[in-house]
Amino acid sequence: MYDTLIENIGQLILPAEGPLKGDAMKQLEVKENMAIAFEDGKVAWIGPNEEARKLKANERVDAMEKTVTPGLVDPHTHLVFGGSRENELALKQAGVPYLEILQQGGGILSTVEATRAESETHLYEKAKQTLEQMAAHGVTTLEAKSGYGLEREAELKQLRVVKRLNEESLLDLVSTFLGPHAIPPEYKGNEEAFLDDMIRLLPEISEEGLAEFTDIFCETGVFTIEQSRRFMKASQALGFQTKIHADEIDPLGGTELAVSMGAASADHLVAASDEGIDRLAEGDTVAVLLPGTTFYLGKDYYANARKMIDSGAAVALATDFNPGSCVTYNPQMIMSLAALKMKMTPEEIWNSVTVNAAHAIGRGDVAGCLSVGRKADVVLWDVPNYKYIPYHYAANHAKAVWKNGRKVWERRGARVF
Ligand SMILES: O=C(O)CC1=NCN=C1
Ligand SMILES: [Zn+2]
Repeated sequence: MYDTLIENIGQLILPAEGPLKGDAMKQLEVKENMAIAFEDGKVAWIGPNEEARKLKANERVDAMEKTVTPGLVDPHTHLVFGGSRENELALKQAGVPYLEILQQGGGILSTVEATRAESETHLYEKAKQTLEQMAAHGVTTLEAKSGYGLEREAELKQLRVVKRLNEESLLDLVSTFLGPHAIPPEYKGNEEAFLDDMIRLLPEISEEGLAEFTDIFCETGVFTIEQSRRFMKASQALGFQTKIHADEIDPLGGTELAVSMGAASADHLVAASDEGIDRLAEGDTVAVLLPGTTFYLGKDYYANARKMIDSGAAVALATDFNPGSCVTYNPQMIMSLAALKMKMTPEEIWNSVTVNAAHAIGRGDVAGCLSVGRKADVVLWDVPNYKYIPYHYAANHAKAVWKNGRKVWERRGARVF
């Protein structure tokens, strides 16, 4: 007797084990007229729909010929923060560059002020509501960064919120320490001393189990290549895996640095050089692309996903959900931007929001794929096929979402008739 049986599935999407690089990203197993069963939180059976009729289950779900996929993985979010930055929209509309807003003490630094002032409980309650929205959009595993504290207590506060959310919610969260996210006003002109202070936090963060990854914003006016290298080396020496916000706005060469350091991922890469893209193909660093940020900042040049995939890199997609440069937690919108602005195919897109996204946060063995024995992290979409979501943008197509076999979201129809 299975716990749950989803039958009459029009298309069941089964990404291959990854990480998928280059041409392998073009492959996507799509099985028609299928069924899938869960037991004790795991996938227990996958088979043709006509065989499902003979099976017994406590809960039978009629997929009504719609599409079923693995739960989405969001490998790059700034989930925990205080305040909001809608007041910056007018500056952006007036064409004030992102880095200029930051230099003026706004941007990240205004979120830092709000986050330092917010209690851990309020940060938790706010992030909890966001988590519920993410699940409602099909996300079952996600990464969550600190980076709005820029000093010991506030950084630990954010990381403790992520740890508590991971322990208390049904979703799986992966924690990243992004202490070097910006230079706080009190360290202006004294970046090296600030970086020393952030490095000094690493042993405590490791001992308290507050993060698996570290991350640094390698960008003009923030941290240089050499400072990023120093921080990544110190992180790896203490057993952290590393990530880097690289080549988001200026081509500093963060992509090349990420590959040379064996980083788990290099994120943004809008300004990645041809050399950097070639290096991605050689290494295991996953290129995490964030087209929502490019869209939101009003840029007309997106990361060159086509060249990255065609050169043999492993590409993943993420929302970059944050209060200033990408205020969305809807990965489905990111899938549409990947299609419309980066010319990624539906097969590449689905691999980028499942298996490759899972590998970018060290969860390739437990998230992003569906097979017997794996977690029953599953989404039933109200769409006829896997190509439909990138095509129909800005909506939420999730009809039901299961995490470890437990239903965490079910869309109730509107009452307009
Ligand atoms: O602006 C923010 O709050 C998030 C961000 N960090 C680096 N790029 C964007
Ligand atoms: Zn980011």
